[in-house]
Amino acid sequence: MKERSFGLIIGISIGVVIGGLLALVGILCSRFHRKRPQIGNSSSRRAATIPIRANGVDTCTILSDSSMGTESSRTSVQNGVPLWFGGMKKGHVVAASGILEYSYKDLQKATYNFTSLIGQGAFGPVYKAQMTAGDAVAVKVLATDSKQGEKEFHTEVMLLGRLHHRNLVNLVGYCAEKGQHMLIYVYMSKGSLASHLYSEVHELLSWDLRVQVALDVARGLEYLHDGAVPPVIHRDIKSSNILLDQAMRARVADFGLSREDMINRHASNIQGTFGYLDPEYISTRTFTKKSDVYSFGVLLFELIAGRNPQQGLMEYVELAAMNTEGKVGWEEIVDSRLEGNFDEHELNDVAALAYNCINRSPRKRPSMRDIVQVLSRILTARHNKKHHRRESRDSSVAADEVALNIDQLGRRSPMNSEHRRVESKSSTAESCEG
Ligand SMILES: Nc1ncnc2c1ncn2[C@@H]1O[C@H](COP(=O)(O)OP(=O)(O)OP(=O)(O)O)[C@@H](O)[C@H]1O
Repeated sequence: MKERSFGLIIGISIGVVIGGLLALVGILCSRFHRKRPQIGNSSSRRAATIPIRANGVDTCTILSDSSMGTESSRTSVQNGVPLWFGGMKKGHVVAASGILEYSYKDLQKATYNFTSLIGQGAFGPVYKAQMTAGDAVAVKVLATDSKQGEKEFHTEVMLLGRLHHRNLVNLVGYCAEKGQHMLIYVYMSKGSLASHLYSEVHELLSWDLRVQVALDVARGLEYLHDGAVPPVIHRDIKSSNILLDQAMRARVADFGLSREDMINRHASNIQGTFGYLDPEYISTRTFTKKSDVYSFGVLLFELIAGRNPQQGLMEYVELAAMNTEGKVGWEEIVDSRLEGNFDEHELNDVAALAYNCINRSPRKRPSMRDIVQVLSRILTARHNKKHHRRESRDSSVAADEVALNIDQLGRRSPMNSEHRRVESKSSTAESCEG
């Protein structure tokens, strides 16, 4: 009897301990879940639910977010483009990619009630927003009446949510409230390349910087073509879609016309910007990576000549190519505002590359990977040359300094002056002897 009651007490004690432990685990779990949505130091910013296309097929892979649960019934896929605010397919939940959902109220406050306009694109105005957390962001408000903008919105959120590269203007968030769709990007404080090339407000872009910009853009595009899975074709490479950060490093912006290349390969209407469009695309209506390469070639000529492609740049290039045979002698098209401040070899190499990019036959155009290699080599050669020049300058300065020191030593040292006196005496003697 005594043994039985002892066993009972042990059993009850073990039960109480296990129960207590389970309760503790339960409390910890619920706390952890409550904390997770507070990403970004703002009560109104929530971890986003971004659907992404998996492997280019028409299945949606939706990112999970507890805050989106009520909208899960609005699942929708249109033309292979999943609507992010559409549903969540249970069992296809992927971790959030760091894209945040911003509240309309916060953005309204951060843009001074949408008065801090920095630009106007085809799909709506762009505002600068100073977030309380510290960073400035650019808020692109899609025009509500724009059907294309709507599609653009879903495509951009879907694509940019998983595309991250230091030479891309990365999407950091979105807002979908009050019938408005907004895309939130990192803020590029130095504005667009177009503004630097054509506006009087900015200082002239030096040749060195132009080549660096070309390499930055090439790297961004190389990532889209060869790094992203599935590959992404930009479709609208132009100087107003290249933005510069505080350190004047360039990033590719505006994936408005980007499509995963499996979607919509044969669009019925022409998309892109006049002056940059691949003639092959215009005739076949098929956009390929090589169409981006063509537009990039135009952009390179734009950097060289400081001329707008919509104002006869390519006619100018073709005329010059008659004399240069596409290889050397491109000096005549260089931006005259550079006043000869460029390296001729670099210029001819960049222009020859640009000329290859705009070859009528897409097959003969280089890939973005080839382009990155050529531009990297140009910049490495420049760097080596500068380094070499600095070294030889330093060694000649050092030689001068040694000579000066010897000279000064000579003047100051009493031994030496004695020696000189002796020398001069002997030379006098010599001369007397003579
Ligand atoms: N992330 C950003 N940081 C700073 N400024 C930006 C940013 N995004 C856009 N802008 C500015 O807003 C302007 C409009 O940009 P947007 O991408 O909407 O249109 P666009 O590229 O000029 O024209 P389109 O819509 O025809 O391609 C740009 O010229 C640029 O100066």
